[in-house]
Amino acid sequence: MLGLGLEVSLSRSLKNIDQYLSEIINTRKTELLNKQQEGTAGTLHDDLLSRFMKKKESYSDQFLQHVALNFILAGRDTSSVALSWFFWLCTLNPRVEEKILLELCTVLMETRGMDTSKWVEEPLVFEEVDRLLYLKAALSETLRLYPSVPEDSKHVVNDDILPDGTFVPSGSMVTYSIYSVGRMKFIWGEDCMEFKPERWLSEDGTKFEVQDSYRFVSFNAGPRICLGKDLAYLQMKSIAAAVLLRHRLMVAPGHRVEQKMSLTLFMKYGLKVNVLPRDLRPVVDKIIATARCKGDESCGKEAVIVTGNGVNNEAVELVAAVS
Ligand code: HEM
Repeated sequence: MLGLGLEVSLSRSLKNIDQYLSEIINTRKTELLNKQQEGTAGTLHDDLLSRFMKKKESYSDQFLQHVALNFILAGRDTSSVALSWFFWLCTLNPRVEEKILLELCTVLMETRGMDTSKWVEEPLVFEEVDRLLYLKAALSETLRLYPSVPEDSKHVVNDDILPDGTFVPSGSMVTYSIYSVGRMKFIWGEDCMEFKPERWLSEDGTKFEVQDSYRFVSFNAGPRICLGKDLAYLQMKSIAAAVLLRHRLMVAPGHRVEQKMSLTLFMKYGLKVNVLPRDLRPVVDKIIATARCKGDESCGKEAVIVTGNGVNNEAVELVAAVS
Protein backbone atom coordinates (compact mmCIF):
# COMPACT_ATOMS: atom_id res chain seq x y z
CA MET A 1 0.00 0.00 0.00
CA LEU A 2 2.70 2.44 1.05
CA GLY A 3 5.35 0.94 -1.21
CA LEU A 4 7.79 0.56 1.70
CA GLY A 5 9.94 -2.27 3.07
CA LEU A 6 8.70 -5.77 2.28
CA GLU A 7 5.92 -4.36 0.08
CA VAL A 8 8.57 -3.29 -2.43
CA SER A 9 10.04 -6.77 -2.79
CA LEU A 10 6.55 -8.32 -2.74
CA SER A 11 5.31 -6.20 -5.64
CA ARG A 12 8.57 -6.85 -7.53
CA SER A 13 8.15 -10.61 -6.98
CA LEU A 14 4.50 -10.49 -8.13
CA LYS A 15 5.57 -8.67 -11.29
CA ASN A 16 8.25 -11.32 -11.96
CA ILE A 17 5.73 -14.15 -11.51
CA ASP A 18 3.21 -12.40 -13.82
CA GLN A 19 5.90 -11.93 -16.46
CA TYR A 20 7.12 -15.52 -16.15
CA LEU A 21 3.60 -16.91 -16.50
CA SER A 22 2.62 -14.62 -19.42
CA GLU A 23 5.75 -15.73 -21.30
CA ILE A 24 4.82 -19.39 -20.81
CA ILE A 25 1.21 -18.79 -21.89
CA ASN A 26 2.28 -16.78 -24.96
CA THR A 27 4.73 -19.51 -26.04
CA ARG A 28 1.97 -22.13 -25.81
CA LYS A 29 -0.40 -19.84 -27.76
CA THR A 30 2.12 -19.40 -30.58
CA GLU A 31 2.71 -23.16 -30.69
CA LEU A 32 -1.01 -23.89 -30.90
CA LEU A 33 -1.49 -21.24 -33.60
CA ASN A 34 1.42 -22.60 -35.67
CA LYS A 35 0.01 -26.05 -35.35
CA GLN A 36 -3.42 -24.90 -36.58
CA GLN A 37 -1.99 -22.84 -39.47
CA GLU A 38 0.78 -25.14 -40.66
CA GLY A 39 -0.79 -28.40 -39.60
CA THR A 40 2.47 -29.43 -37.94
CA ALA A 41 2.19 -32.71 -36.15
CA GLY A 42 2.19 -32.38 -32.36
CA THR A 43 3.27 -29.40 -30.24
CA LEU A 44 6.46 -29.00 -28.30
CA HIS A 45 4.50 -29.14 -25.06
CA ASP A 46 1.82 -31.55 -24.05
CA ASP A 47 1.39 -30.50 -20.44
CA LEU A 48 -1.62 -29.58 -18.31
CA LEU A 49 -1.54 -25.93 -19.40
CA SER A 50 -1.53 -26.81 -23.13
CA ARG A 51 -4.44 -29.16 -22.53
CA PHE A 52 -6.40 -26.42 -20.74
CA MET A 53 -5.71 -24.14 -23.71
CA LYS A 54 -6.80 -26.76 -26.25
CA LYS A 55 -10.20 -27.12 -24.61
CA LYS A 56 -13.18 -25.71 -26.53
CA GLU A 57 -14.05 -23.18 -23.80
CA SER A 58 -11.68 -20.27 -24.32
CA TYR A 59 -10.19 -19.27 -21.00
CA SER A 60 -8.89 -15.74 -20.43
CA ASP A 61 -5.12 -15.24 -20.02
CA GLN A 62 -5.72 -14.18 -16.43
CA PHE A 63 -7.63 -17.41 -15.67
CA LEU A 64 -4.86 -19.49 -17.26
CA GLN A 65 -2.27 -17.59 -15.22
CA HIS A 66 -4.18 -18.34 -12.02
CA VAL A 67 -4.45 -22.04 -12.88
CA ALA A 68 -0.73 -22.29 -13.71
CA LEU A 69 0.31 -20.40 -10.56
CA ASN A 70 -2.03 -22.50 -8.39
CA PHE A 71 -0.53 -25.72 -9.73
CA ILE A 72 3.03 -24.48 -9.28
CA LEU A 73 2.38 -23.34 -5.69
CA ALA A 74 0.35 -26.42 -4.73
CA GLY A 75 2.25 -29.07 -6.64
CA ARG A 76 5.95 -28.21 -6.78
CA ASP A 77 7.43 -28.11 -3.27
CA THR A 78 4.88 -30.61 -1.94
CA SER A 79 5.93 -33.39 -4.33
CA SER A 80 9.65 -32.56 -4.31
CA VAL A 81 9.97 -32.45 -0.52
CA ALA A 82 8.03 -35.73 -0.25
CA LEU A 83 10.58 -37.30 -2.60
CA SER A 84 13.48 -36.04 -0.47
CA TRP A 85 11.98 -37.72 2.62
CA PHE A 86 11.26 -40.84 0.56
CA PHE A 87 14.83 -41.22 -0.73
CA TRP A 88 16.20 -40.60 2.76
CA LEU A 89 13.88 -43.23 4.26
CA CYS A 90 15.00 -45.67 1.54
CA THR A 91 18.63 -45.19 2.58
CA LEU A 92 17.64 -45.98 6.18
CA ASN A 93 15.51 -48.98 5.20
CA PRO A 94 17.40 -51.14 2.66
CA ARG A 95 14.77 -53.89 3.06
CA VAL A 96 12.10 -51.50 1.72
CA GLU A 97 14.36 -50.29 -1.08
CA GLU A 98 15.00 -53.88 -2.13
CA LYS A 99 11.28 -54.66 -2.21
CA ILE A 100 10.65 -51.57 -4.36
CA LEU A 101 13.33 -52.78 -6.81
CA LEU A 102 12.04 -56.35 -6.84
CA GLU A 103 8.58 -55.09 -7.74
CA LEU A 104 9.88 -52.66 -10.36
CA CYS A 105 12.18 -55.19 -12.06
CA THR A 106 9.48 -57.86 -12.10
CA VAL A 107 7.11 -55.48 -13.90
CA LEU A 108 9.85 -54.49 -16.38
CA MET A 109 10.74 -58.14 -17.06
CA GLU A 110 7.16 -58.65 -18.13
CA THR A 111 6.76 -55.50 -20.18
CA ARG A 112 10.29 -55.15 -21.69
CA GLY A 113 11.91 -58.54 -21.46
CA MET A 114 15.11 -59.68 -19.75
CA ASP A 115 17.57 -57.26 -21.37
CA THR A 116 18.06 -54.69 -18.57
CA SER A 117 19.41 -52.06 -20.99
CA LYS A 118 15.88 -51.84 -22.43
CA TRP A 119 14.56 -50.93 -18.98
CA VAL A 120 16.32 -47.57 -18.97
CA GLU A 121 16.04 -46.67 -22.68
CA GLU A 122 12.60 -45.09 -22.35
CA PRO A 123 10.77 -43.62 -19.35
CA LEU A 124 8.20 -45.85 -17.68
CA VAL A 125 4.75 -45.68 -19.28
CA PHE A 126 1.53 -45.18 -17.31
CA GLU A 127 0.60 -48.88 -17.30
CA GLU A 128 3.99 -49.78 -15.81
CA VAL A 129 3.86 -47.07 -13.14
CA ASP A 130 0.28 -48.00 -12.29
CA ARG A 131 1.38 -51.52 -11.29
CA LEU A 132 3.91 -50.34 -8.69
CA LEU A 133 1.78 -50.92 -5.61
CA TYR A 134 4.58 -51.42 -3.10
CA LEU A 135 6.17 -48.18 -4.30
CA LYS A 136 2.83 -46.38 -3.82
CA ALA A 137 2.65 -47.87 -0.31
CA ALA A 138 6.20 -46.64 0.47
CA LEU A 139 5.33 -43.13 -0.75
CA SER A 140 2.13 -43.10 1.32
CA GLU A 141 4.08 -44.24 4.36
CA THR A 142 6.55 -41.40 3.72
CA LEU A 143 3.71 -38.87 3.57
CA ARG A 144 2.19 -40.28 6.75
CA LEU A 145 5.40 -39.71 8.72
CA TYR A 146 6.60 -36.63 6.84
CA PRO A 147 3.53 -34.88 5.39
CA SER A 148 4.57 -32.19 2.89
CA VAL A 149 1.95 -29.89 4.44
CA PRO A 150 2.46 -30.48 8.19
CA GLU A 151 -0.49 -28.43 9.40
CA ASP A 152 -3.53 -26.89 7.81
CA SER A 153 -5.57 -23.88 8.97
CA LYS A 154 -9.08 -22.78 8.17
CA HIS A 155 -10.62 -19.37 8.79
CA VAL A 156 -14.03 -19.49 10.50
CA VAL A 157 -16.52 -17.45 8.47
CA ASN A 158 -19.59 -17.97 10.71
CA ASP A 159 -20.06 -19.10 14.31
CA ASP A 160 -20.11 -22.89 14.34
CA ILE A 161 -19.90 -25.94 16.59
CA LEU A 162 -17.47 -28.79 15.85
CA PRO A 163 -18.76 -32.40 16.07
CA ASP A 164 -17.18 -32.76 19.56
CA GLY A 165 -19.18 -29.75 20.82
CA THR A 166 -16.35 -27.16 20.64
CA PHE A 167 -17.71 -23.72 19.81
CA VAL A 168 -15.75 -21.85 17.13
CA PRO A 169 -16.59 -18.16 16.84
CA SER A 170 -16.63 -16.35 13.53
CA GLY A 171 -13.26 -14.72 12.75
CA SER A 172 -11.21 -17.36 14.58
CA MET A 173 -8.83 -19.90 13.04
CA VAL A 174 -8.94 -23.68 13.32
CA THR A 175 -5.64 -25.47 12.75
CA TYR A 176 -5.18 -29.24 12.70
CA SER A 177 -1.80 -30.94 12.78
CA ILE A 178 -1.46 -33.32 9.82
CA TYR A 179 1.98 -34.26 11.19
CA SER A 180 0.53 -35.39 14.55
CA VAL A 181 -2.41 -37.28 13.00
CA GLY A 182 0.10 -39.39 11.05
CA ARG A 183 1.90 -40.39 14.27
CA MET A 184 -1.03 -41.21 16.56
CA LYS A 185 -1.01 -44.66 18.17
CA PHE A 186 -4.80 -44.92 18.34
CA ILE A 187 -4.99 -44.48 14.55
CA TRP A 188 -1.88 -46.32 13.31
CA GLY A 189 -1.10 -48.71 16.16
CA GLU A 190 1.84 -49.25 18.51
CA ASP A 191 4.28 -49.30 15.59
CA CYS A 192 3.14 -45.87 14.36
CA MET A 193 6.69 -44.47 14.41
CA GLU A 194 8.05 -47.25 12.18
CA PHE A 195 8.41 -46.92 8.42
CA LYS A 196 6.32 -49.88 7.27
CA PRO A 197 4.87 -49.68 3.73
CA GLU A 198 3.22 -53.07 4.37
CA ARG A 199 0.56 -51.38 6.49
CA TRP A 200 -0.90 -49.98 3.24
CA LEU A 201 -1.22 -53.38 1.56
CA SER A 202 -3.58 -56.33 1.92
CA GLU A 203 -2.21 -59.22 3.97
CA ASP A 204 -1.02 -61.11 0.88
CA GLY A 205 0.58 -57.89 -0.41
CA THR A 206 -1.27 -57.91 -3.71
CA LYS A 207 -3.68 -55.00 -3.15
CA PHE A 208 -3.25 -51.39 -2.10
CA GLU A 209 -5.72 -50.78 0.73
CA VAL A 210 -7.10 -47.28 0.37
CA GLN A 211 -7.22 -45.61 3.79
CA ASP A 212 -10.11 -43.50 5.02
CA SER A 213 -9.02 -39.98 3.97
CA TYR A 214 -9.95 -38.74 7.48
CA ARG A 215 -7.28 -41.07 8.94
CA PHE A 216 -4.66 -40.25 6.34
CA VAL A 217 -4.95 -36.47 6.05
CA SER A 218 -1.73 -35.64 4.19
CA PHE A 219 -3.84 -34.52 1.22
CA ASN A 220 -6.53 -33.01 3.48
CA ALA A 221 -9.99 -34.62 3.32
CA GLY A 222 -13.56 -33.74 2.39
CA PRO A 223 -14.60 -31.13 -0.16
CA ARG A 224 -11.19 -29.39 -0.11
CA ILE A 225 -9.13 -32.52 -0.61
CA CYS A 226 -6.03 -32.00 -2.79
CA LEU A 227 -7.06 -31.82 -6.44
CA GLY A 228 -3.65 -33.04 -7.57
CA LYS A 229 -3.48 -36.19 -5.42
CA ASP A 230 -3.52 -38.72 -8.28
CA LEU A 231 -1.17 -36.59 -10.38
CA ALA A 232 1.18 -36.28 -7.39
CA TYR A 233 1.34 -40.07 -6.95
CA LEU A 234 1.92 -40.53 -10.68
CA GLN A 235 4.75 -37.97 -10.70
CA MET A 236 6.38 -39.23 -7.50
CA LYS A 237 6.16 -42.89 -8.55
CA SER A 238 7.64 -42.12 -11.99
CA ILE A 239 10.55 -40.14 -10.54
CA ALA A 240 11.25 -42.52 -7.65
CA ALA A 241 11.25 -45.52 -10.02
CA ALA A 242 13.44 -43.75 -12.60
CA VAL A 243 16.03 -42.77 -9.97
CA LEU A 244 16.17 -46.06 -8.06
CA LEU A 245 16.39 -48.07 -11.27
CA ARG A 246 19.52 -46.19 -12.33
CA HIS A 247 21.15 -45.09 -9.08
CA ARG A 248 21.94 -46.07 -5.55
CA LEU A 249 21.84 -43.11 -3.19
CA MET A 250 23.96 -42.75 -0.06
CA VAL A 251 23.62 -39.84 2.33
CA ALA A 252 26.86 -37.81 2.16
CA PRO A 253 29.08 -38.50 5.20
CA GLY A 254 28.45 -35.98 7.97
CA HIS A 255 25.28 -34.61 6.39
CA ARG A 256 22.54 -33.86 8.96
CA VAL A 257 18.91 -34.52 8.09
CA GLU A 258 16.55 -32.40 10.20
CA GLN A 259 12.98 -31.25 9.85
CA LYS A 260 12.15 -27.64 9.27
CA MET A 261 8.54 -26.88 10.14
CA SER A 262 7.01 -24.22 7.93
CA LEU A 263 4.11 -24.14 5.50
CA THR A 264 5.95 -27.06 3.91
CA LEU A 265 7.88 -29.70 5.90
CA PHE A 266 11.32 -29.03 4.43
CA MET A 267 14.62 -30.69 5.23
CA LYS A 268 16.54 -28.02 7.10
CA TYR A 269 19.81 -28.61 5.21
CA GLY A 270 18.36 -30.36 2.15
CA LEU A 271 19.41 -33.91 1.30
CA LYS A 272 23.01 -34.29 0.17
CA VAL A 273 23.67 -37.68 -1.33
CA ASN A 274 26.39 -39.53 -3.20
CA VAL A 275 24.93 -40.93 -6.41
CA LEU A 276 26.30 -44.36 -7.37
CA PRO A 277 25.42 -46.51 -10.37
CA ARG A 278 22.80 -49.18 -9.69
CA ASP A 279 23.75 -52.80 -10.27
CA LEU A 280 20.49 -54.58 -11.05
CA ARG A 281 22.05 -58.06 -11.23
CA PRO A 282 21.45 -59.06 -7.59
CA VAL A 283 17.81 -58.00 -7.89
CA VAL A 284 17.31 -59.92 -11.15
CA ASP A 285 19.08 -62.97 -9.69
CA LYS A 286 16.81 -62.88 -6.68
CA ILE A 287 13.67 -62.71 -8.84
CA ILE A 288 14.88 -65.67 -10.89
CA ALA A 289 15.80 -67.64 -7.79
CA THR A 290 12.38 -66.89 -6.34
CA ALA A 291 10.67 -68.01 -9.54
CA ARG A 292 12.68 -71.27 -9.46
CA CYS A 293 11.71 -71.73 -5.84
CA LYS A 294 8.01 -71.41 -6.56
CA GLY A 295 6.25 -74.43 -5.17
CA ASP A 296 9.42 -75.75 -3.59
CA GLU A 297 8.90 -75.57 0.17
CA SER A 298 12.58 -76.12 0.90
CA CYS A 299 13.41 -72.72 -0.59
CA GLY A 300 12.52 -70.85 2.58
CA LYS A 301 10.93 -67.52 3.32
CA GLU A 302 12.77 -65.39 0.75
CA ALA A 303 10.50 -66.79 -1.93
CA VAL A 304 7.57 -64.89 -0.51
CA ILE A 305 9.01 -61.46 -1.30
CA VAL A 306 8.14 -61.35 -4.97
CA THR A 307 4.75 -63.05 -4.88
CA GLY A 308 3.89 -60.75 -2.00
CA ASN A 309 4.44 -57.80 -4.31
CA GLY A 310 1.54 -58.47 -6.61
CA VAL A 311 3.46 -60.35 -9.27
CA ASN A 312 1.10 -62.46 -11.32
CA ASN A 313 1.71 -65.95 -12.60
CA GLU A 314 2.62 -64.76 -16.09
CA ALA A 315 5.65 -62.92 -14.70
CA VAL A 316 6.79 -65.92 -12.75
CA GLU A 317 6.36 -68.13 -15.83
CA LEU A 318 8.25 -65.66 -17.99
CA VAL A 319 11.13 -65.57 -15.56
CA ALA A 320 11.09 -69.34 -15.26
CA ALA A 321 11.02 -69.74 -19.05
CA VAL A 322 13.97 -67.44 -19.61
CA SER A 323 16.03 -69.01 -16.90
C1 HEM B 1 2.86 -34.90 -2.34
C2 HEM B 1 2.21 -34.00 -3.01
C3 HEM B 1 1.07 -33.17 -2.48
C4 HEM B 1 0.60 -33.03 -1.21
C5 HEM B 1 1.11 -33.69 0.07
C6 HEM B 1 -0.53 -32.11 -1.28
C7 HEM B 1 -1.29 -31.73 -0.18
C8 HEM B 1 -2.36 -30.85 -0.25
C9 HEM B 1 -3.12 -30.40 0.90
C10 HEM B 1 -2.86 -30.78 2.36
C11 HEM B 1 -4.08 -29.56 0.44
C12 HEM B 1 -5.14 -28.83 1.28
C13 HEM B 1 -4.68 -27.42 1.56
C14 HEM B 1 -5.72 -26.67 2.37
O1 HEM B 1 -6.80 -27.16 2.62
O2 HEM B 1 -5.40 -25.55 2.77
C15 HEM B 1 -3.94 -29.48 -1.00
C16 HEM B 1 -4.74 -28.71 -1.83
C17 HEM B 1 -4.56 -28.59 -3.19
N1 HEM B 1 -3.63 -29.24 -3.96
FE1 HEM B 1 -2.24 -30.56 -3.30
N2 HEM B 1 -0.70 -31.72 -2.58
C18 HEM B 1 0.24 -32.34 -3.35
C19 HEM B 1 0.43 -32.21 -4.73
C20 HEM B 1 -0.37 -31.47 -5.55
C21 HEM B 1 -0.20 -31.35 -6.99
C22 HEM B 1 0.87 -32.07 -7.81
C23 HEM B 1 -1.18 -30.49 -7.44
C24 HEM B 1 -1.49 -30.02 -8.84
C25 HEM B 1 -0.70 -30.04 -9.85
C26 HEM B 1 -1.96 -30.07 -6.29
C27 HEM B 1 -3.03 -29.21 -6.35
C28 HEM B 1 -3.78 -28.83 -5.27
C29 HEM B 1 -4.87 -27.86 -5.35
C30 HEM B 1 -5.37 -27.14 -6.62
C31 HEM B 1 -5.37 -27.71 -4.04
C32 HEM B 1 -6.53 -26.83 -3.57
C33 HEM B 1 -7.81 -27.64 -3.50
C34 HEM B 1 -8.95 -26.82 -2.93
O3 HEM B 1 -8.71 -25.96 -2.08
O4 HEM B 1 -10.10 -27.07 -3.31
N3 HEM B 1 -1.44 -30.69 -5.18
N4 HEM B 1 -2.89 -30.29 -1.39
